[in-house]
Amino acid sequence: MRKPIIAGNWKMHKTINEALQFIDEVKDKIKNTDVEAVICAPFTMLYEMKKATKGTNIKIGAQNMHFEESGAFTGEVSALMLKELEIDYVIIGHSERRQYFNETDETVNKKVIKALEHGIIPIVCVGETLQEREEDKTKNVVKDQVKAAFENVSSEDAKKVVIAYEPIWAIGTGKTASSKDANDVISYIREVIKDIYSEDVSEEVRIQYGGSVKPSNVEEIMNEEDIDGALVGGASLNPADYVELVNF
Ligand SMILES: O=C(CO)COP(=O)(O)O
Repeated sequence: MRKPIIAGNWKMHKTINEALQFIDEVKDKIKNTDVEAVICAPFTMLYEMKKATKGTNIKIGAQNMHFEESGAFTGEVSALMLKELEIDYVIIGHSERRQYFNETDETVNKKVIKALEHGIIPIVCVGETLQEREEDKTKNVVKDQVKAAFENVSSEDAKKVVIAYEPIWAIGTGKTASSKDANDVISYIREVIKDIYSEDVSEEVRIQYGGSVKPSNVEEIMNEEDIDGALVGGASLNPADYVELVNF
């Protein structure tokens, strides 16, 4: 059985004080959930958030990292630095990073390998643009992204990876893929993984849906057979909504 995983992606929002207040507000309200509850926050607040979530069931993730161990990469943060903070997850290849920060399938793959090397679970984002969807290219696009992400990743490591299928046209737009459409693409992603490894691996990899997930649609999405979780932007910033999402 794959454990459901609901992760907030705070993007470039909140100060340390706001983050600590958020944790204070949600921690007791989600303590009985069977869902893995994650918050992926900006680098500056990770240390304080790790301290504040000690003894709770909230896991903390970063939103990016560099693929090199260390070096002359001004402004970057390494996997080792995240590991030092005991960070559990790291989002890799979010579409905003692919669009604005030159993230490519190749850098995504290098980051996935480096994160796994340090015991941090990558949440790998894939998804098509509106144009690609309209041209019926969705499956080809996600297939290429998934295959590239898993290149040179052992089957043992592959089982730990989380994939987030986030159609770009559904991010922050209020538009969601229908839960059936999302499940269709996600079950296809599982087939792609099965092709790379064996059935065994594809049955263990957790695959989330992302794109305008909110308390009112999370249950329908989570009821789909192949969808194991959600990666949530906007709605995860609000403590009451986050609690509802995790307790869907
Ligand atoms: O990009 C997303 C999560 O990574 C989705 O963002 P929204 O939930 O705001 O659409």
